[in-house]
Amino acid sequence: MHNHTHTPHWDIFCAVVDNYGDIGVTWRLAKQLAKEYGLAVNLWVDDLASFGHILPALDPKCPTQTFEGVCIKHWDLPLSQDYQPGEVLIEAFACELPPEVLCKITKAHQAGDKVPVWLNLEYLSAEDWVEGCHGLPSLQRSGLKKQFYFPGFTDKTGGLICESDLLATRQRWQESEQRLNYFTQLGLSGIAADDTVISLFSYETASLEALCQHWSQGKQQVHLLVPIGRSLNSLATFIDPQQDLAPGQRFCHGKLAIHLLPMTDQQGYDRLLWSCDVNIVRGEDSFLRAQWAAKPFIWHIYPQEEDYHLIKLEAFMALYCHNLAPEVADAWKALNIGFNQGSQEALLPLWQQVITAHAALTQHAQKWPDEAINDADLATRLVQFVKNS
Ligand SMILES: Cc1cn([C@H]2C[C@H](O)[C@@H](COP(=O)(O)OP(=O)(O)O[C@H]3O[C@@H](C)[C@H](O)[C@@H](O)[C@H]3O)O2)c(=O)[nH]c1=O
Repeated sequence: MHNHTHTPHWDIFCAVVDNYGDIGVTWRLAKQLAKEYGLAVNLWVDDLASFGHILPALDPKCPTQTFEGVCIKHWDLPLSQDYQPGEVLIEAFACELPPEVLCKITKAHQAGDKVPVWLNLEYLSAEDWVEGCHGLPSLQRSGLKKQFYFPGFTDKTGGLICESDLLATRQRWQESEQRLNYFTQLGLSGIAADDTVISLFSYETASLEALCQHWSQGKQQVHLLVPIGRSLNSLATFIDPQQDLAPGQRFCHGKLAIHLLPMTDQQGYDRLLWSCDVNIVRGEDSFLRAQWAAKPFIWHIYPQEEDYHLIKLEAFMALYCHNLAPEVADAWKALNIGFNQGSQEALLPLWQQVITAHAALTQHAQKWPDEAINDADLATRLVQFVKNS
């Protein structure tokens, strides 16, 4: 068996469907594999402009560039950069690999050369069936084997992305009370230590309008920190959609101040989550980072056909709440369901209950990460999975 095309690097292919989740997840994973496992990782991305929103230092015109030890390559059509089969080949979220790549690994297979461990990294779900599907092979017509890698919350799944020093770093940050400094660094002003600060990174929902009305008429000063994006489409009553919006702008309505933020890199976004009293997050990656932030949160799940996302939401909430006091759990669950269904007035008493239970929810949120990670994080399990393949 000759092996000359085989170099021990990993390739991750990511097609940006919409939004930032696909690139967000693969970028986190690539960074961690490079940093903690010393792996040579190529991250192939078809849309560098979108990637630039969460990695502002990226040059969208540059075909190959390295950040945090990861070689980022533009995945164009036809593929203009050479692909050499490495140790592992990951197609993220069932993206279709470029024909040039399939051709190379098929030829290697036919020649009897070693081929990469080929994995389809799937979306995260807390549903029960995930355990049964994690690791299943999918035999290709070419005779090659591809395997499903399912992230998840139990020890029989592929785990959750969490860098080895993340929870300790987050804890130190929160203990040293850096949040007001951080808000200043982000260009925000007028936030006092006792004010309620909420971050908002969601899709469109009518619930936001009702919540903002409620906050504007309340007794407590509320600051809503909004990285510029889709949430603003649901805030038209509070922010005139016709005007030019820019980071740093502030819109005050009674007791509510809405602050516009720039999108930052992932580390900056993590810090934002660590610094707020409540985080409204969405999709897959910000949802997980809100859990690592150990603060109460609302999850705006990515909408799917026939409301399938509500089943995923229920599955996660059942897991998250299993040892939370029932009255707190019920209010928190109902708030999440209502927010995802676009409820308005019905949401307000639930918000009040959740805020009243803020201390209990925070205590729960602090314990949750260890429980969720179980025996090991995703990168650790993935490296082991590859060793066993
Ligand atoms: C607001 C903000 C986000 N981010 C990052 C955090 C995350 O990595 C990323 C956002 O990704 P998500 O939270 O997953 O939400 P999203 O809505 O952007 O992505 C979605 O894409 C769909 C195609 C998937 O099917 C969904 O499951 C979901 O992943 O953006 C920053 O780095 N800086 C910022 O300022």
